[in-house]
Amino acid sequence: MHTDQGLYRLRVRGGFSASHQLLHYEGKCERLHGHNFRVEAEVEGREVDPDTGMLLDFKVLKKRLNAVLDYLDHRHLNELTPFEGLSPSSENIARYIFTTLQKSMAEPGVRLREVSVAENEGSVAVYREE
Ligand SMILES: Nc1nc2c(c(=O)[nH]1)N=C([C@H](O)[C@H](O)COP(=O)(O)OP(=O)(O)OP(=O)(O)O)CN2
Ligand SMILES: [Zn+2]
Repeated sequence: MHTDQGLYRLRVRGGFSASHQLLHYEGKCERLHGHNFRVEAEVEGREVDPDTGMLLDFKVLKKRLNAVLDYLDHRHLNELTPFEGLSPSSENIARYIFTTLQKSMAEPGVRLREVSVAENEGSVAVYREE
């Protein structure tokens, strides 16, 4: 392992298409509508494998993220158990993805830093646990 003062961050992108209705929201978004949600997940760590030069294989991280997103894809989010009684806002979606993805992070020294969810190019919610 190569350790130094530096910090490595890896970010992978994914996406899913889903419908939702915001709860306790006065406006058009309380009505049924959908988005092609764009998702990014970022991990960080200080040590790269000396042979591969990698903190974590992008492919591995993408596969794990996609496994989480598959559950949300082509669904009406309000009907899913994680959003029972909870408004499926980008913030709550980001937290759900973060906590679910975190469970699949097994490598010591590699930590999930944040997950972002974008409903469109100009609106992004980021969730992280300090
Ligand atoms: N903090 C948050 N604000 C809003 C959320 C959210 O999840 N977190 N969600 C919505 C709605 O989902 C809505 O679909 C998005 O609305 P809007 O930004 O207005 O997007 P449009 O593409 O419809 O953009 P227009 O500018 O109205 O064309 C709202 N807010
Ligand atoms: Zn919406």
